[in-house]
Amino acid sequence: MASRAAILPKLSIFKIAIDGPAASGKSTTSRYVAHRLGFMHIDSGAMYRAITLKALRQNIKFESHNGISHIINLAHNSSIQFATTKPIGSSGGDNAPQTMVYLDDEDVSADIRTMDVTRNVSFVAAIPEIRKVMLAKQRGYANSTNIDGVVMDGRDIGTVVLPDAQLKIFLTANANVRAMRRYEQLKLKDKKVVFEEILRDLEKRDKADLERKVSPLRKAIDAVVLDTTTLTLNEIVGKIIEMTNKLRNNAAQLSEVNSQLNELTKRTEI
Ligand SMILES: Nc1ncnc2c1ncn2[C@@H]1O[C@H](COP(=O)(O)OP(=O)(O)O)[C@@H](O)[C@H]1O
Ligand SMILES: Nc1ccn([C@@H]2O[C@H](COP(=O)(O)OP(=O)(O)O)[C@@H](O)[C@H]2O)c(=O)n1
Repeated sequence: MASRAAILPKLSIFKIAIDGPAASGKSTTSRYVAHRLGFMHIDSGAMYRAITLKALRQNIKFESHNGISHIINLAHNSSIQFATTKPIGSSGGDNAPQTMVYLDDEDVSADIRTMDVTRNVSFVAAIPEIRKVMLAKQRGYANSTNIDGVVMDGRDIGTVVLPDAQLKIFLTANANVRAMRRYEQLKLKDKKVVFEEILRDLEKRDKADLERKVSPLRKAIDAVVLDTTTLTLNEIVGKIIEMTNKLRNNAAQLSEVNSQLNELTKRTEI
């Protein structure tokens, strides 16, 4: 039998905010959740990475006053788009759904993950004007009229970007476990990666993200905390889908009760 949510008219865009520290599983979880629900996935960290990549390619001196104005200018004049690819069949290859990132129409999905970008991105993300530009873009994607729902992941999604999200998740995991996952992920592309370096960089970036003045990494007061140290990806995705379905069903029931009440009021008025 079709669920109530499926047969009732479309309600407002359902927004899921997923925040957490580096390598806690945000983007992988978001991709699967978005794929299973038919929602759009926006990886907000990829946007800061894309601007950082563009600045590095132009050899901008990051910490100088001119450098910062230059980066802000880049952010104002850049197009960042996302596209989701369907999973490849289960035999062979990575069958996870992918979110591709386009910077000025160029596919930069791989280039934004280099160590160079990773080491500089938190500096760029702490510039208030850059955050303002990204905030406008992020809210623009989330309010696109042709989507049923959006899963957006980052550091300040539940607190600042989408404070009205119907579901907020805060993913955590032990730092060693997170660094090991990132190490395994990077080792597939570059055999020379060193675990200790990854752990050090990850802790440094978490500290910068937690301590910056504008939109620091914070758990929203109404976010559900999920610790991925011991939960598998499937378990995490399953929990989020279950919570979403419950909330959507409740919203659909509420909307049905409201329309019945409206109908009754109209008849009483006649
Ligand atoms: N619950 C989990 N258990 C085990 N590995 C996970 C889990 N969630 C994510 N991963 C793996 O950890 C790595 C980092 O995840 P990622 O989604 O890139 O994190 P983030 O977006 O938070 O930086 C990836 O290789 C991913 O497949
Ligand atoms: N909403 C967000 C998302 C990312 N960021 C910044 O962008 C960086 C890269 O984000 P990311 O999600 O790609 O990082 P990982 O968790 O994948 O390592 C973070 O370390 C933050 O400095 C942010 O400030 N706000």
